Amino acid sequence: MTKPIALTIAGSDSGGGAGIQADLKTFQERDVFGTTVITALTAQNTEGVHGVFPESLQAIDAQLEAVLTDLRPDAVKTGMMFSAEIIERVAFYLKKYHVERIVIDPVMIAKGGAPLLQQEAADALKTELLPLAHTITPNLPEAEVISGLSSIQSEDAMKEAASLLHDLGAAHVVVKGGHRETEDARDLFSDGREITVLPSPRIATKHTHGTGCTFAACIAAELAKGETALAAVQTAKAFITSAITHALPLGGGIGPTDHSAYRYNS
Ligand SMILES: Nc1ncnc2c1ncn2[C@@H]1O[C@H](COP(=O)(O)OP(=O)(O)O)[C@@H](O)[C@H]1O
Ligand SMILES: Cc1ncc(COP(=O)(O)OP(=O)(O)O)c(N)n1
Repeated sequence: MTKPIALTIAGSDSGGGAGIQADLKTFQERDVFGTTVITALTAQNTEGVHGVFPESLQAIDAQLEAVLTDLRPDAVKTGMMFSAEIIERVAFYLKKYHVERIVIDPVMIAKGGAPLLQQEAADALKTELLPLAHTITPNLPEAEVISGLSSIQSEDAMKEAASLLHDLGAAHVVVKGGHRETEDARDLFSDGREITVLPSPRIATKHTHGTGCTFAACIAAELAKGETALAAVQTAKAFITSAITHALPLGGGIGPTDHSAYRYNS
């Protein structure tokens, strides 16, 4: 017996709801073998980010070289990158080892407002990482920064953002609608030719810590198994909707979603 391998290149969330921890839980649930490259440690809980400690470039190089030369990933997910230097190292290794099926969650700011990407690194994300993307999954504020559109609120603006991100080099784009104030929480998927709506009801809960990480990790897991881009994002949408529906009111702030909910409820 063997298993597809999915690699996450992201930050560690000591609170367990986002980052590397959310990604590994998602990989396990989706039955792929997870490997990791940790870009930064965060001291974080449901109430917020208490500290950010980026890894040295030496440690990041060593982790990338170790996993990419032995446990070749069938898909990769990137999350918190923190700095332009880290983005450049990650892009260098992904190209050096001709890695395919890269899902980029362009993490910029945690829900509580803490920056997880230095402001000056947004350009590197756009020029170095985005062109490698099989799929990029920005939320609305991230889509605004990357596309240069000043305000993305309507579905038409989401479509325009998807088209601009596609022009910048991402093969597939999911513009997530989680941050809208609409009755539903639909996302838009674009393959550069067609737009597909990923529908879901908007669940009335404050416990949405790590939703973006979990969604992108699930896309990577499905791509690792050989699913098409559309099938992967549709499964990820069902997975995250179930995880939010059964979100866990743990801690005193924004609690995590339940990664095992999809298994028990579908
Ligand atoms: N309250 C909610 N109800 C249903 N789906 C949601 C809700 N909040 C976010 N989502 C979904 O969770 C996924 C992650 O989106 P989002 O929370 O916007 O990402 P991020 O964590 O990057 O800000 C998307 O599919 C989005 O539509
Ligand atoms: C270490 C780490 N990485 C990413 C995030 C952001 O995760 P996200 O899924 O966007 O969830 P919120 O922070 O917005 O709830 C994070 N917090 N920590």
